[in-house]
Amino acid sequence: MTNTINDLNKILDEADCLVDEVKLNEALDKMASQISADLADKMPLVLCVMNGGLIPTAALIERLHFPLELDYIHATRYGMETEGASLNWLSYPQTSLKNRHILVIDDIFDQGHTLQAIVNWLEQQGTSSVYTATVINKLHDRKTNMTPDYIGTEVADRFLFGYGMDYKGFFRNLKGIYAIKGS
Ligand SMILES: O=P(O)(O)OC[C@H]1O[C@H](OP(=O)(O)OP(=O)(O)O)[C@H](O)[C@@H]1O
Ligand SMILES: Nc1nc2[nH]cnc2c(=O)[nH]1
Repeated sequence: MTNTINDLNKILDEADCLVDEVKLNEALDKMASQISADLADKMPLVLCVMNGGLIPTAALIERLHFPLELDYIHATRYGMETEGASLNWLSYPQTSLKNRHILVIDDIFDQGHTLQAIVNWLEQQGTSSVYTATVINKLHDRKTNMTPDYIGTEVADRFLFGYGMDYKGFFRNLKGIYAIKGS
């Protein structure tokens, strides 16, 4: 069903803001200093996981004051749905990955299948090391067997949107993290 602007405005009006812009910026500053401590001398290749990783990647790399390269990977589980199935690989990085230190940035670590599959693939490409960063870790016990190296903040097990995450394709541009009413 197509959403009207009124439907979308109602979703946002009724949503709970779980992490505001101030708290997000604090979390991003902390992540950036941890990443800098580990990667400042490694000329890393930063890989943005599209689409959700777009805003977190921009926010993090502007806080990293050392030489890095930027590329992206597009792998998606959820499409326009709110429940995920298998991973679709839509685009691979064009930069050579061999002997590179990689930093993968995404918006959310939910069950972890997306990041786990990306890390598994990167490790088969002759990379020197693979680090992972997500702004949000959703709290529940349905995780894969990995944890991101850098996590911004932990959030309750609800359907989230904002700061890269979408509700039916919308709201990725919001400067906070919101949860849908009743989720
Ligand atoms: O930890 P998981 O349970 O695997 O979920 C996390 C993934 O889900 C979202 O992507 P989605 O597939 O919805 O695509 P999008 O980035 O285009 O929104 C999000 O950006 C992560 O990549
Ligand atoms: N928009 C959105 N995408 C997700 N991908 C995995 N979990 C979520 C979520 O809570 N919200």
